[in-house]
Amino acid sequence: MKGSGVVKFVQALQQSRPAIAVPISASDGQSFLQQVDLIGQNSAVQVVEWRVDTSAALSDDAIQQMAERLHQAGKLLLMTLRTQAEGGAFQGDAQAYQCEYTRLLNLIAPEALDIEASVPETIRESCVQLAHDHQLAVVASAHDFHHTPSLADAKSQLRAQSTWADVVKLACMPQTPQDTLNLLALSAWARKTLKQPAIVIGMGQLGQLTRVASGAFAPGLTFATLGHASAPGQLSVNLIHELQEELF
Ligand SMILES: O=C1C[C@@](O)(C(=O)O)C[C@@H](O)[C@@H]1O
Repeated sequence: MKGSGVVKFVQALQQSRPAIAVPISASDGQSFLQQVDLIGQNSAVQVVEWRVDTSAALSDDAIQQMAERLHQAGKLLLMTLRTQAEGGAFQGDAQAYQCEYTRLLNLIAPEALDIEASVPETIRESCVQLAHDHQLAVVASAHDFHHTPSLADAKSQLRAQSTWADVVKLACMPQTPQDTLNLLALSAWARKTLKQPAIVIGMGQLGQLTRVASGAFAPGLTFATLGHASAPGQLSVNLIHELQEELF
């Protein structure tokens, strides 16, 4: 049974414009609070990706209070524990990955949970069950900071993710203009073919077109910055919002 978090999150990613998401990370409590306030005041931001792999310095009370502020500001929360293998700071094993999500879920009460496709299948299934028990949307994610797969391989990857997730995501690094065109084609294919929203991202400068793509090529969501970037090539919220206002 799909609950309210799933429906709200999936619907936000099924609009004609990509939803704008800002990733937040915390080196210390004060800078985190500043980011939370900045995001709360920005009406262009619909989704906050809370990178919990960076939240170790925050107390449970601080986490709960800041999550409450973001909920009150009407933002949808995507909770992401990014592992080192996929460009994040989390160093624990698969068991610890599941435990950390179980612990933080009650503090943050997000609408969606990012689950890496590379997590071992039994742990992945438990995390999906955990998310759905709490009525959260599952975002299947995969990253490659060095390459972009062929279009055929990328389609297979998203199709495989679509068997267990509510939203599918692939972020990779284009090495040639053709790689970027393949990612745009992948977004267009996913829009037509998959029942779930797809987030397709080209990182680095060469991939920036995928972050501002619209119409038939639009991803369900685009990650943008309010200050600190969490991945190469991210553009500012203001720039993306202005382009959306002008073009779409
Ligand atoms: O998966 C992604 C996409 C991303 O890597 C990007 O390139 O914008 C940023 C990450 O924070 C997020 O988890």
